[in-house]
Amino acid sequence: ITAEMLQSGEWKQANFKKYNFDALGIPPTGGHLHPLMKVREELRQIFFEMGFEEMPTNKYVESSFWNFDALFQPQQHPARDAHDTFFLKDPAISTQFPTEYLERVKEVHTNGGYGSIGYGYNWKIEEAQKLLLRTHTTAVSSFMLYNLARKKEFKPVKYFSIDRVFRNETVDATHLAEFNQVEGVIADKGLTLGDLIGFMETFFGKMGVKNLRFKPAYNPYTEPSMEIFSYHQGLGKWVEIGNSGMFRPEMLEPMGLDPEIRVIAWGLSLERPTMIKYGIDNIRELLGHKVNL
Ligand SMILES: COC[C@@H]1[C@H](c2ccc(C#Cc3ccccc3)cc2)[C@@H]2CN(C(=O)Nc3ccc(OC4CC4)cc3)C[C@@H](O)[C@@H](O)CN12
Repeated sequence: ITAEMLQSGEWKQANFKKYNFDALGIPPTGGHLHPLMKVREELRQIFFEMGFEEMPTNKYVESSFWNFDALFQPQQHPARDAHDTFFLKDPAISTQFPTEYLERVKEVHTNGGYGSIGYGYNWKIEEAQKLLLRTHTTAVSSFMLYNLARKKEFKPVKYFSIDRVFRNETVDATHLAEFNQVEGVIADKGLTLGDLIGFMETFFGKMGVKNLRFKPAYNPYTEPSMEIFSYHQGLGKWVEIGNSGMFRPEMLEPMGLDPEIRVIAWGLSLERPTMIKYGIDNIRELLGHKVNL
């Protein structure tokens, strides 16, 4: 039957075969996991088989206190500016913080302590109270380490998280205002930078990423810090695959952790490995259907 037949009325003379109501429909294509979720599952399995416990990251809104101050990130640091961070309007602040711990954080920023000279600026609680969309999952790591310090007996821990973080970035082909951060944290007595390097070899080795190179870097909350690189055969170039370091005493000791306890940590994104693995060159393809305008 055609549109012409309908228009001309010719369809009335035509004879059609009986409609076969038993005909099977076209089988619908099955659903499929989103590439990011596939890579997230792979990474979760790697962490689980290495004895890591998943951190509770189901809270996108954080206070500046846990996202920055607890990490010894100074209040005038550019990353804390509204052009890099999404601050909330309503509610704008939180006022629930552990009082003694907050005082020790204020002290270490202002006057130092634990062998540090601090930053020597006038730390303001109003700055720490500001609510924001977490800029890194390290905000959750700091909360977990604070809780670890309050346990009666210290035992070594291995925590990980894979979840969304938000940065007020200019959006382009490889950057969005949010991404999924992957973070690993290991706390134990006597850990060294060598342990961190060795662990990176094993962890990334399980992702099929070999012969790593480490480059000195800076993070406000880790000293020393290292960017991690690997030579990617496919792309024929060195690819930055993550960042890492040892959390500073100015972050750990105000929490009440014993000075012998060392915490090594590292992070990467979910988007980068997924884009490389699935040959996606525009990050927008990862987020919903491409709108062909
Ligand atoms: C605003 O950008 C941040 C994001 C994201 C990132 C960077 C740092 C951390 C961190 C951390 C950290 C450090 C110390 C202590 C605790 C956490 C987390 C995510 C990736 C981190 N990066 C990144 O994922 N690169 C990457 C990772 C895996 C990979 O696998 C492929 C199969 C071979 C390929 C590439 C490095 C770069 O892509 C970088 O340009 C972009 N980075």
